[in-house]
Amino acid sequence: MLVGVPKEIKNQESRVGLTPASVKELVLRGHQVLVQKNAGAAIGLTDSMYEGSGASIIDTAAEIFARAEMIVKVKEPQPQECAMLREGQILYTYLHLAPDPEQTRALVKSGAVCLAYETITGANGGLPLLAPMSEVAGRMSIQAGAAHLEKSKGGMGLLLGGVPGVAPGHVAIIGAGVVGTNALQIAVGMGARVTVLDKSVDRLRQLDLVFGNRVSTMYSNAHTIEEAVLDADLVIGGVLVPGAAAPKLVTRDMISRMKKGAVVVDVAIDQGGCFETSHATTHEQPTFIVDGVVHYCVANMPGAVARTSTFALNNATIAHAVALADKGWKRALQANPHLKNGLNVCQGHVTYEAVAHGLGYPYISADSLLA
Ligand SMILES: NC(=O)C1=CN([C@@H]2O[C@H](COP(=O)(O)OP(=O)(O)OC[C@H]3O[C@@H](n4cnc5c(N)ncnc54)[C@H](O)[C@@H]3O)[C@@H](O)[C@H]2O)C=CC1
Ligand SMILES: CC(=O)C(=O)O
Ligand SMILES: [Mg+2]
Repeated sequence: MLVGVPKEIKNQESRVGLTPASVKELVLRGHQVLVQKNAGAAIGLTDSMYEGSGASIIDTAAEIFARAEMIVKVKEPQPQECAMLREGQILYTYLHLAPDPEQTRALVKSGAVCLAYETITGANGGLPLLAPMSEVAGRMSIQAGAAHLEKSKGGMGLLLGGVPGVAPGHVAIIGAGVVGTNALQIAVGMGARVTVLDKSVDRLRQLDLVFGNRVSTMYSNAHTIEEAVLDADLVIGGVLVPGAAAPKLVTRDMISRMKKGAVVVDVAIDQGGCFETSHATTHEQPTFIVDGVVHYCVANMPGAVARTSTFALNNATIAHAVALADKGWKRALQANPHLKNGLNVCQGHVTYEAVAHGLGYPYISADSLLA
């Protein structure tokens, strides 16, 4: 198969869809890979490294989109990229369609076969192609939160871990999945007081076993969320209902009653966000203030540590990329129900139920297109 890797064009996004090592995996199996000039240069993955792995370097994204049978990316295609997709072409990347009607419309119109990393499931449960970036974003969320508690960044002027004789800050983490657990690890490591909330008591039970009395676990409902948020100096939003828009768990009213100079980090912003006051921001301008509360809502947090993130992402994406290239999309999806769960839009149809229902499209099952 002819596989194409364009350079990412989202704001401050230096990750790249395939590393030179991943290119080599495909080339060794007889596939051809086109990589856009300087696609990995910002993170030290030079064109000559890609050539050494057997890729051809191509000047423009337009040529890659025109020639490749499968496009491998990181972030959701931007409008000019959607316009270059064509009927039957495979797009393998993060999509986050539920909060994004414009992108969904463009992908439906393209006729392309669009697989979303974030809805591909794993044999042992979970979302293994989302997990590595959730690990990165969860860890970063505490770094970002701690930095924005500083006075110069709009925060209340609080050192998260405190010092001897002065109490540490209180971090409330909503959602105890991959983001939440990684945030928890760093917050505990920094010496903060931590409360974690989830709807899954099993998940809270596991965390209680690991972290013991270094964290407080709470069953998540409107009452406990309000209690935790109003007492917190830093709130991390890390909830997910797979494929669907995030539930708005923290209301505008709660935000207005939080401590002035507190910080919220809405990691779930790529699915629309779980704070009513959130809107997506960029690494260039990561925050805004509502009612004295600093909001950090960057939708591609791992892009800031693009080198670590690219390698971590490739570890999770390469096996399915190889299967898609070896077998073509129909046979690859027929052979693997977990990969099939990644199909969000296909040949003009919305094939992911939560996206179809959320955005008002008829839902067409992947199976009906694979028959
Ligand atoms: N902004 C960014 O750069 C990034 C954003 N993300 C996003 O972070 C979000 C979380 O991802 P993961 O941790 O991997 O998901 P996950 O599936 O591992 O965890 C989500 C957790 O939310 C819990 N949850 C669902 N509804 C809840 C409620 N009402 N109250 C409390 N908890 C609830 C679930 O029980 C689950 O434990 C996703 O939207 C993901 O796309 C991930 C990576 C980067
Ligand atoms: C998951 C995601 O949105 C990201 O890595 O940017
Ligand atoms: Mg988007």
